[in-house]
Amino acid sequence: MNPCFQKSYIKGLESAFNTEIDLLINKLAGLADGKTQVSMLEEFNHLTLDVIGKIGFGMQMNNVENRTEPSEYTKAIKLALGGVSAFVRDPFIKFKYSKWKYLADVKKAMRTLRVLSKQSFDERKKQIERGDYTPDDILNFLVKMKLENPELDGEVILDDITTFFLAGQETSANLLSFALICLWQNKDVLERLKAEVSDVVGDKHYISVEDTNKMEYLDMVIKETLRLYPPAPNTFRENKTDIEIQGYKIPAGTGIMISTFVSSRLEEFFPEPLKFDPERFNPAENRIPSYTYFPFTLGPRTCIGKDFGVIEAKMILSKIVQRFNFEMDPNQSFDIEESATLKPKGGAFCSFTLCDS
Ligand code: HEM
Repeated sequence: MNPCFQKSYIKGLESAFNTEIDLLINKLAGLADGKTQVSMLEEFNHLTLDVIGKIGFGMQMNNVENRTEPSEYTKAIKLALGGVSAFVRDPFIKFKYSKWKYLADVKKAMRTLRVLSKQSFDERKKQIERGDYTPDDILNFLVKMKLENPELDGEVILDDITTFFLAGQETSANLLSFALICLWQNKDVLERLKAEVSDVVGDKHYISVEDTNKMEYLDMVIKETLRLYPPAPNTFRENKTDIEIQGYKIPAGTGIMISTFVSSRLEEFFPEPLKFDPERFNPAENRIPSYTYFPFTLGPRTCIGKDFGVIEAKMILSKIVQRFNFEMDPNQSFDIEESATLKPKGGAFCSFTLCDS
């Protein structure tokens, strides 16, 4: 799948990114009366689902524009992600009678995701076989792979499609919500970011991948947000051979949880670890010790959508600070909620005004 996720390929998608993101920007402009409280966690969830649906799979989901109620797909993704978390936390869950109804709902959600994924897959297959024009997206790649290798297991491919939705939507929405909170709590950082965005793009509404590459401070802000609030805080590995770490013997075949959340808050590597300080990631200083910070993990199973997610977040955040001033609802909780991913507990409620009003 790597070709679909290379920066050069993502660059070709920048116009589609702009179109989808502008739907949210226009919606916020309509609500920018300085009073209306908007749950940005919810809005970012809608947007990132629309983006991965449209850009990855050619599905027009219209969550940002039309929904008062979450779509069937959105609800199913939420339940499925909750199910992942429930299974990880409680290995005995399936033996608990009180959880059976919930587990049945999670299974139903997984079936819904697979049915919808299969519909998209079959539709695209027909289009390719007829020789119709089809976008060069993730779905095209998967369908062509199956057509060229009929022996591949179609069920696994459906799992892959579902994985992309689960892995690529909420993580990005949570990152963006935490970033807004951090910016609001650190007005000096926000001002510096606004100045950078203004220098690079001025009033231009179309933001290119190249523009985001020029925004060095934005990159530092995103990295620092991911340090304090990694949406995917833990990952698991199994060691193939016996190992010993600082006197602890870990036999082969042990399930090991590795946490970027813990590691990135250790004082020995990150002085004043709870301080939001994008300067830590100033490329001129190179202050981050290797293997202490890994919000996308490291190695061959690192997040395949890392560039996709970061470019998406940069475009969305730069468009928001370019167009709006915002205030967060100070009465909401700024705690972290952990349910498979880390997200802001209070939903990141904000009110907006237009910058030029
Ligand atoms: C801020 C956004 C994101 C964060 C923080 C994030 C983080 C992660 C992490 C920590 C993993 C686990 C890797 C491991 O187990 O070592 C992962 C895996 C994965 N991510 Fe992301 N991700 C993000 C966005 C995305 C996006 C936008 C996509 C797709 C468009 C995506 C697709 C995937 C897939 C398919 C995997 C599984 C890779 C594998 O098992 O080989 N992610 N992600």
